[in-house]
Amino acid sequence: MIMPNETHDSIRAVQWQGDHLRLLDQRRLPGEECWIDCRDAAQVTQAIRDLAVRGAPAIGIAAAWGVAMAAQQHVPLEPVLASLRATRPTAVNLMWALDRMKKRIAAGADATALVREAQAIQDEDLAANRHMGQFGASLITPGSGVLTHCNTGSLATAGYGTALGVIRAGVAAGRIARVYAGETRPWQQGARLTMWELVRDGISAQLIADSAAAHLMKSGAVQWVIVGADRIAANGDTANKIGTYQLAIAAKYHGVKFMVVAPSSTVDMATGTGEEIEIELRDPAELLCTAGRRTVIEGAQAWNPVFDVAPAELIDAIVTERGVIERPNSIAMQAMFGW
Ligand SMILES: CSC[C@@H](O)[C@H](O)C(=O)COP(=O)(O)O
Repeated sequence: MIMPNETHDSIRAVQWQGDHLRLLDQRRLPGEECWIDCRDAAQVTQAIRDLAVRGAPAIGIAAAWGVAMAAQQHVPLEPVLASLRATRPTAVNLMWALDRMKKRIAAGADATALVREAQAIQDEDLAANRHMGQFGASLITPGSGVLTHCNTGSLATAGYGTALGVIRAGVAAGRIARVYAGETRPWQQGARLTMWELVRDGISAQLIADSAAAHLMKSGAVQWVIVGADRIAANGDTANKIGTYQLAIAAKYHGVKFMVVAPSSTVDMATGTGEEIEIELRDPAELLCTAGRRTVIEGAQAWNPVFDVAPAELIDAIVTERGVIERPNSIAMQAMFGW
């Protein structure tokens, strides 16, 4: 049985400093722990676009702080909202947080009130993660092995994490006996960030190449695949980091259960199905280069979609802070998230 040490969840990658935003630069991990001080909304916008801060809830929180900072600096807010919104298209937490700030602005909120709103968005995310940890862990039979994908921990959220929060809670409760993390090509959030968080927590885990996942499932070592989400459509279809779809297919084939863990800010009831979710395409250089060095022959091209959609029929459970939806579909989603 793996035993965690006492240092769970000590990372806070998005930190408001009263007049500016401090971000742990995730591009430099695990080699270096560097902090970026964003002193205006344009710097926050750039940090989101360039993946210095990443993960669906974390980018929503950072964007909210960008708006609050602009208000403190008496900057016109409409262009700030628009440029933050245009940074990344798939994770709906970004639009959700900006819409929440916009509503407060429309209601006449001043800079102090907008700072309070951004703080509330951050605090609520942390609280949601702790609830999801308990809900998700309760689904796991003691002695199970789990496989996760991408990074969904403290770095990607206000703290504790979504899928990684369930793993933290499941390990602490003695339910999880084995943890595996896929490396998550091309950016390697699993290898560089998830393993960093797990090692810091003293949770023993094994990294696998993304291409080893089906073989791992066949071995019987994992009973659950546990992932986060960037957008959950009204029928339960879930957009998440590229590679999630093939994990869901392989899990179904091998009788391994598939859990999606995300706060309700990731649920987009205005988007009917996964077909309507815009998938972010990023620079082919992320595939053609490794650590800034070209590793593929000059002249070669690449296609680099960074999210995909796992259809609801391949998902056994969607866990949010409101509770668990087993075998998600439109009716169950409407009952929990309809308005
Ligand atoms: C906790 S956010 C959901 C994650 O699984 C996820 O896909 C993610 O970290 C987002 O990817 P990224 O492109 O690094 O911002």
